[in-house]
Amino acid sequence: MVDYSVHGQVAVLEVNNPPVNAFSHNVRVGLDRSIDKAIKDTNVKAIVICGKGRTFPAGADIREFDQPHKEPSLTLVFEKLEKTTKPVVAAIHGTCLGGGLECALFCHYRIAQKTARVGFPEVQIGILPGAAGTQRLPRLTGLHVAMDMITSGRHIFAPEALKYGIIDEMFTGDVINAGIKFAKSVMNKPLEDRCLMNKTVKDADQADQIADEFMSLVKRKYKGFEAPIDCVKAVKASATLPYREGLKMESRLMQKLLLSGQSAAQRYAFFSERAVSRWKMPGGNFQTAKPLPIKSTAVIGAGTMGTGIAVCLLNAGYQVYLLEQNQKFLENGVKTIRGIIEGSVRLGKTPMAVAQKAATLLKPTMKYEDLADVDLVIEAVYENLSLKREIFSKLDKLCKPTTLLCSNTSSLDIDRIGTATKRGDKVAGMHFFAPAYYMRLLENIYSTQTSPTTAATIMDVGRKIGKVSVLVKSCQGFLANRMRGPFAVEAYFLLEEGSTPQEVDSVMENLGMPMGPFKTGDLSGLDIGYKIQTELAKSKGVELSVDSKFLMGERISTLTRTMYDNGRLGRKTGKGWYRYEKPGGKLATPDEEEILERLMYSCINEGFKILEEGVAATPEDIDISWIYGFSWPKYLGGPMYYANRIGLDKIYQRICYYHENFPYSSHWIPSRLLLKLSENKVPMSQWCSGTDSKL
Ligand SMILES: CCCCCCCC/C=C\C/C=C/C(=O)SCCNC(=O)CCNC(=O)[C@H](O)C(C)(C)COP(=O)(O)OP(=O)(O)OC[C@H]1O[C@@H](n2cnc3c(N)ncnc32)[C@H](O)[C@@H]1OP(=O)(O)O
Repeated sequence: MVDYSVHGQVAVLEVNNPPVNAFSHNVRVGLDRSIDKAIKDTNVKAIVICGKGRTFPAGADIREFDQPHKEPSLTLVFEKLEKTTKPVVAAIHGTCLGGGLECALFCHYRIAQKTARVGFPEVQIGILPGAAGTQRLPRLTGLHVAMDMITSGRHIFAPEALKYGIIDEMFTGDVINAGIKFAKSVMNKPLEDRCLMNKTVKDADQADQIADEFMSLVKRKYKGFEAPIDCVKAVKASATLPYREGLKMESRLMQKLLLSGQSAAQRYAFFSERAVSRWKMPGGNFQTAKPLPIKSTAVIGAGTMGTGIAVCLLNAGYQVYLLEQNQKFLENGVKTIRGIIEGSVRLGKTPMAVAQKAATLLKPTMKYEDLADVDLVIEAVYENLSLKREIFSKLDKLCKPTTLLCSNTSSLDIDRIGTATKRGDKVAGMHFFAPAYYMRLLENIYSTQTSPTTAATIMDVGRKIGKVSVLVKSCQGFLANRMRGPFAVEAYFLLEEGSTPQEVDSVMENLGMPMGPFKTGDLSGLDIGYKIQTELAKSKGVELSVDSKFLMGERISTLTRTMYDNGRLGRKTGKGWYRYEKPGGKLATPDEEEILERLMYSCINEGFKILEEGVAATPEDIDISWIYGFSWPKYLGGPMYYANRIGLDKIYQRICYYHENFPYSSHWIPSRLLLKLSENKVPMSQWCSGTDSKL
């Protein structure tokens, strides 16, 4: 777990625990023994700590947080480093994160490869840097930088770390050689001044002011999350309390956070995000299918979605043909793309070099023939099946035989789009969420004809453009919108029964969603729901009228049509739900519990049906889709995780209750899978893909 070698007078301790050299129990034991050995060896005059393979240790082993803690603790091991009279050098490459950075902060010196990243991402899994990180980083950087890094969890590259004094030097080339060379250069220098516990925090006199500033920032920016608040408290203690007292405070807050439900949910989300990349579908999976190489791409449609998708592809270095049918739309699209990329450069989110390259990769065109040789086409025109089939048929005839043809449709059947071509195996859905350049979720959809190679390729493209991708089977609405359907419909019904948009929104916002369904509707545009409803009716051969309350025996809301007819389309027309006059309802206003249950339990029920039908392979696919597609708060772990927390039997009973009361809404027909799991009291660890997180 720790490889020990001596090079002249320098002992090298190389942590060897692939893939990320996490400090699991065995590593702590190994490091502890290696430190003792190096200290005892009178020939050794200096010590280098580094990581084998791709990285310096990337932190404590998160999987161990659910198990009883085993000694030695990280702090106990690290303290030996600071106490020794031999200089200790952390030679950093890859990602030096969390407990890894804490280890480096106990060393007397830190050097890093130029491309290395350092950071304290603990806040993202609902805890804080609990091996003295909150007390030691401020002693190096001052409170302001430490507060920023610890409350945001952001990683910084070596040049920025050098600027803040977190590292002493940057190097290029081999880690061990650089570590030994540096260790030799500091071999006989005094060490007192290199021990962080002896230092004071330079801006300690501004502790109150800085802590207040960050407290109000984190309360606003990370509303509902507990860890950022405790991070501020712990970092402030580095300036207001003696070192040992600060450590005690850090430890108390850490224990509290570790035991909180939020941290367990955030750790579940961490592993789920990785689990969804291990996709499977009939005939193949992430291990058996290999992605095809994709270099050039095309996006059809330069509207909001098309331009957003083009930005994602351009930023990742793909050539993009942007196709529109008329010159004005095309010019507007190009202007929008430039605007988004320039804005991102101004905010420091996109490096100038990437933006400059993107400009050369964009090829606006009005000719379909220009798309003949591209490797991947993503169609992003409006939701109309005949139009999409027409486009796919045209593309099929003119594109080279290997070109993959994908649709950004949010609801239309991929099988019916695929049958417009003679290459159904190369047709799939790539459903982006608005704004496409910002939202992290990419919902990839396979039809009955899509090949595993096509699925592997679009999952790979998703990864390369920085999305969290899930793979699901085609069905009405796919995973995300199908599950969101009952949520939206119930919200409308609640209004018809006397609730206000503000009441419904505030219940969901209190749960932790950044916006309730009506504010979200105003943002996305209320015409979308109307068009989906009309298309659905059309596909069933039904003409809806202004007061249609049923579609094929299923209750529908008249409000969708009312809003549309009145031009209340949301933010884009300046009026939507938030300038809507409350219709005079006769029913009593439902209480908050009913709002929450009707919105959440209806879509949780749909989630179980999605699992039952194999549309999504695992609950993690569903939870990750909600986290990254609908900004579901990570600290609740996703709706399926949330359901498990509440208890499947309670959820099942309430679903039965609503089914009895609302027999015309098929989304209340209880899922058979939910019944089976709740009846048999099956723990979630047995119906998820198997994160080790406590479930
Ligand atoms: C009462 C109990 C008392 C307990 C006392 C505990 C005291 C704790 C003391 C100290 C606090 C210190 C806390 C920490 O250090 S928390 C961990 C901080 N570090 C992180 O959060 C880093 C998380 N990892 C990442 O961000 C990335 O993995 C990466 C940037 C390091 C590498 O990214 P990439 O190359 O994209 O690889 P993957 O993300 O796919 O990861 C590969 C593989 O490795 C698993 N993994 C990654 N990090 C960890 C980890 N820290 N612990 C365990 N496993 C980790 C990851 O899950 C992947 O595996 P897979 O899920 O099987 O695919």
